[in-house]
Amino acid sequence: MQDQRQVAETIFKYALKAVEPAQLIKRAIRIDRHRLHCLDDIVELQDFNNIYVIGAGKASAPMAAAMEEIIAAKISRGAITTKYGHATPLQYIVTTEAGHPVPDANGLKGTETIKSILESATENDLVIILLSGGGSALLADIPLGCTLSDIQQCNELLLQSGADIVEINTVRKHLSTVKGGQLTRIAYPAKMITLILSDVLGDPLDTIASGPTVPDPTTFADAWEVLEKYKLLNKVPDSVLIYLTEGKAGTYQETPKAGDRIFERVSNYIIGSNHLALAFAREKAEELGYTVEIYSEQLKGEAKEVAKTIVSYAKEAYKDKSKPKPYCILAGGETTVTILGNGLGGRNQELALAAAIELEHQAGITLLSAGTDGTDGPTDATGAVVDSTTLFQAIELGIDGNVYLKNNNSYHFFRQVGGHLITGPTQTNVMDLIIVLIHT
Ligand SMILES: O=C(O)[C@H](O)CO
Repeated sequence: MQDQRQVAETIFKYALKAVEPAQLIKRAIRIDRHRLHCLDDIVELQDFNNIYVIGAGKASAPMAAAMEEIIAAKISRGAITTKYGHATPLQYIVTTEAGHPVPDANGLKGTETIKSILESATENDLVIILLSGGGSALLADIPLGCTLSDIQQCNELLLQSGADIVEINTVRKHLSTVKGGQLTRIAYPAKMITLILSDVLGDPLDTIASGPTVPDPTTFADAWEVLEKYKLLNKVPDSVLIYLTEGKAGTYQETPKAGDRIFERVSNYIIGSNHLALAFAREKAEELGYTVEIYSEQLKGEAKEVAKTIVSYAKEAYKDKSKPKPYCILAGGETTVTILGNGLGGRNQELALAAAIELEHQAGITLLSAGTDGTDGPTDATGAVVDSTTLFQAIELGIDGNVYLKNNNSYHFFRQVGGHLITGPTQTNVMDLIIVLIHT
């Protein structure tokens, strides 16, 4: 019988390949003679004077590279902003590398370049926008009366506050003139096609990268409420409070809402998501002879608690004769870790370590938990694979898994015991995958 850890890794890597940004772009867009086909949009290229390509996000460079392969010299101008270390050589599209998750001066410069392109767009131009996770920090601007350091401080406070991404981006959208549908305001009446790689549970268009080409359902008052809810009103800089107060009073234009005519010529498409990665994981597992069950596409919550729930479910499935073996349970989403110790790790390694503890006396179950971006927490691993032998090996080495878990030190646990999954940065991010293989 093949090593189940290797099988789990094969399934994971297959799913990862399917959500490579360049593959996704090539699947979504093609040119046939003078026509550009993009999902529900078919446009005649000769109807446009210019084609502009802009983008922001951690995956925007490989997305842009694929666009260059497809439409090459037809691109009149282009600009993307990506995270430091995430650029790829491009010929027609200018790349800016900038700060993430907290915006920096380079992010501002990159956004100015993007804005200048959009300001020149007319109704006879086509703008293609490439968005992925990280876009909110990378598409950076400063509201009136604030400084970059005010906005950086506000972002840091929000990121540490426990607010979820919908809440964080509600504030970000209202401290910006480009997020929350506002790029569309600048480019209107150009034809806009936005291609999006989702890193948010449920793929909410208005939240991913702060939805710069999507109607925004949130308001200045909502942004204020988020700061209030997380007790940040007396922590964020005064300039931020003044801006939001004036925004609530109507001094600044609200973000554009559904029904606004500026969205008439805009198409937003999710081209890659956790759902898609799970579909490919299922395909591979079935090809390898597994009966597959998708346990959840919305996995969230404390990593070690999620581990307990999934392992207990897997133990039931192991005993359940109505579930044909070999059996595969798949889950997708993004868990969180409340850091109480001072160790090194990430949510996937923590989940895998907690699962290893639960699997101590349970043969026949292998669990892989890994992030699709190639980095789990501040480590070079993207996750780990465990089974009933993991804790046994740890005990042999005199390592107490519970101590490592308590200290949020999953990285050093797997470093010594083995089980790390290391892919290197993948340039994609559609959250995490959990693959559980059951054999009797
Ligand atoms: O950039 C962002 O807002 C997050 O990555 C969610 O898309």
